[in-house]
Amino acid sequence: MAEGFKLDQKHGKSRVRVSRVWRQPLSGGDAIVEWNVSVSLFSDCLPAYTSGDNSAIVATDSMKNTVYAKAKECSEVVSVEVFAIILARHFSSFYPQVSAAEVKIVEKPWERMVVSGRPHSHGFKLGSEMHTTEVTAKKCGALSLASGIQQLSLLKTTMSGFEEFVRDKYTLLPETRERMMATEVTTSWRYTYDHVSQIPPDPFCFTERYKDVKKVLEETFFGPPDTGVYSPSVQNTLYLMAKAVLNRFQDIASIHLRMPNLHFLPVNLSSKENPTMVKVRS
Ligand SMILES: O=c1[nH]c(=O)c2[nH]c(=O)[nH]c2[nH]1
Repeated sequence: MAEGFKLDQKHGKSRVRVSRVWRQPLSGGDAIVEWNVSVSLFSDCLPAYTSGDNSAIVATDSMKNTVYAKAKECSEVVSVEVFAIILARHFSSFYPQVSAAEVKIVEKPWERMVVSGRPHSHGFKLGSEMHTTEVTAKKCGALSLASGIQQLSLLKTTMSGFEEFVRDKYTLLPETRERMMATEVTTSWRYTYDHVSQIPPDPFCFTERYKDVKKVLEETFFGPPDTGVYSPSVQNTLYLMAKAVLNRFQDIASIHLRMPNLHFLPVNLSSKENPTMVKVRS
């Protein structure tokens, strides 16, 4: 409480771009990551707001420099989740007045190039969907850890329909059992670990889990390669995708999916003035 107001605050730095290269001549290739990092600190610094006293404020410029310094300190390749945990633990333990730190990272999808059928030792190209993570660490070691995918564009040319929805005076959409279905999936899943001591020692378990989850989501969206699977709505497909992930992975406590319907509406080109188009359609 301050001056009769109940105040709540956090402050931080977003969009810190950092890249790290690991030289790996022995294992046959350099590794590179490019991360866009956002940090928020929950700290005891209300006097900065109420009376201009900045003595407890961690400057956002220091947060940015810490991101660079911690990336440099990672002498071995780390996953985006492990780097977020390193940062969140650092900020919540290093400063006495910081009770919790929230770190969000979006990884740019640099993929190793294949040239003349062989993986290139130091060449990369940009892929499509992005790997994300969100970590909150409290001073006591309590943790919340989530991973996700952004901009995963999926499309199928058939095995989709939409019928028996609400029809009223505003409804123009015809019912159909034959349409294209396309969406851009944004998803985030929260792991069951709720203390830093529970994090598995395998440094690449989150990278593996990310690939596994993406595979389950895609397989559920498309169905088997030859036959596919019929979707009666985006809503039903979304639910089945979420259910498949939760049933498959015991270390995932919850999942959130956003799947806007990217419409491919057929155009009716037939008209009295253009009878040939009627023929074309038939
Ligand atoms: O699968 C769909 N769900 C909807 O809610 C909807 N609304 C719409 O116009 N087309 C579709 N398709």
